[in-house]
Amino acid sequence: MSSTQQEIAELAKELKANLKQIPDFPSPGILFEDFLPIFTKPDLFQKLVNAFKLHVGDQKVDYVVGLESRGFLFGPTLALALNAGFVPVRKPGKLPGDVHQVEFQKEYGSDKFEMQKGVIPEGAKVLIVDDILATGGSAYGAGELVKLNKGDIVEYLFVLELDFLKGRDRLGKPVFTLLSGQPEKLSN
Ligand SMILES: O=P(O)(O)OC[C@H]1O[C@H](OP(=O)(O)OP(=O)(O)O)[C@H](O)[C@@H]1O
Ligand SMILES: Nc1ncnc2[nH]cnc12
Ligand SMILES: [Mg+2]
Repeated sequence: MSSTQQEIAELAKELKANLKQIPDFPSPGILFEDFLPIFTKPDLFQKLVNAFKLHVGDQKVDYVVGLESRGFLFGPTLALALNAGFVPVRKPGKLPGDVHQVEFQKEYGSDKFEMQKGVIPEGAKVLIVDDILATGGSAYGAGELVKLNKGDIVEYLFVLELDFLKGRDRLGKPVFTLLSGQPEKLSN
């Protein structure tokens, strides 16, 4: 393990200790991973951003794309730390002007996301960030929007991953998860 990886692992350990798990929210059988406690303490929020920044290292990043809603909680701060722009992916009907829209499949049913047309210059290097990678539907949708704007996806970054849903298999680009997630579905 490199010294950078070791530093990230130490930050991750402290951050992980501050997560909360809520069983059966929002529905039975779901173990909800609440990462909001990280934002209640500035030193933890700073560590979250530092850990991602260390991981990104000297890779060129022009834009951080964050997914509504929870990807908005740290996406802009990470963008600032990387001296990159921030671009939101929003739920339908929220963005003014011409938009690209995609429909994508989640665990149960489909959903839609939008991004403003032309907001990312062709060939720009893009990081896509969100709190959780579950089925990968949301991240896949965001990736399609970046491609419609002809951006170049460098990597997907998440705080947590629900490994058993294998969302990363849908993304076709490198995926980094800061904190280890749930290896198995909650059984009850
Ligand atoms: O990998 P997936 O199966 O797509 O699931 C992950 C997404 O689900 C949650 O968002 P949610 O749509 O619940 O809304 P929120 O961010 O507005 O709370 C989470 O914040 C991720 O964005
Ligand atoms: N288990 C979970 N906890 C928090 N957010 C989620 N989004 C999808 N699955 C989730
Ligand atoms: Mg979300």
